[in-house]
Amino acid sequence: MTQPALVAKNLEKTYQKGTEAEQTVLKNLSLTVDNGEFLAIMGPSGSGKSTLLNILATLMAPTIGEVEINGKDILHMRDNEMAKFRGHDMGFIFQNYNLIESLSVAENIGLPLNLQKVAPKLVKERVRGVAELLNIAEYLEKYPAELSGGQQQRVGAARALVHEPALIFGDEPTGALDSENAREMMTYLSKINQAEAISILMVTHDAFSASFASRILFLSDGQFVAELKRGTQSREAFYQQILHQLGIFEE
Ligand SMILES: Nc1ncnc2c1ncn2[C@@H]1O[C@H](COP(=O)(O)OP(=O)(O)OP(=O)(O)O)[C@@H](O)[C@H]1O
Repeated sequence: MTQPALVAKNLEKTYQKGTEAEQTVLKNLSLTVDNGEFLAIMGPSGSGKSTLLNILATLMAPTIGEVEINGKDILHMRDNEMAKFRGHDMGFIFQNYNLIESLSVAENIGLPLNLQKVAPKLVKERVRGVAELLNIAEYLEKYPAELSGGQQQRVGAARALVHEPALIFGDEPTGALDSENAREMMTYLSKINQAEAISILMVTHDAFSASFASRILFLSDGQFVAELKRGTQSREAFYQQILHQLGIFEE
């Protein structure tokens, strides 16, 4: 059996510990992302989604708990080892895609490879390949300010994919997109998940985006309260199942 892409055990996160404002946001939370899996975490505003994602994506430490990515204990890695691991093995797609305005689209996408000192010819090839996959090859010489929001988000996604990470983290990856661009972005994510067996972990409050995943965990008040698996059903049927589940929470 291949090892899981990510294993988190007994996570707890308390903000402002020891003060009057102390708040425990994640409570004894465990999860596994299987290799090649597309997992979505859904939950209402304030349920702890971003906190969980930031911990799993190594951007924040939990108060208690363990996180392993590709079998490596990420909470006890040295900073330089961590930076290298992040640069090689992980990709990040966030709602604000943080493109660098003074760099062209091609330079923005190639950034992770240039930081790894990959040969320029190879950078060019990889940038073109991923830009074609995301339908943005015609904008490679343009600058971020010249693109629409949806195009910019695809550039952000291309940058997250260009170094062929084993695991991609998404925080509301369709948050800034209209429904047509959201559909395209999710279609691309499922494509790379299936074609390149890249594992994806995404948090979202959007049922449509979540319906592209193979499994959904529902977070409420810092704990998982339900799980849905897509199985062999169509995406449309899965979408209806998710809406039904969200309706149950509201009753
Ligand atoms: N840095 C912080 N310091 C203190 N409290 C925080 C901090 N970040 C988040 N919180 C609190 O933790 C709780 C969970 O926040 P979090 O952003 O993880 O939820 P979320 O489910 O991602 O919400 P949303 O969908 O609105 O982004 C909220 O009550 C929030 O106010």
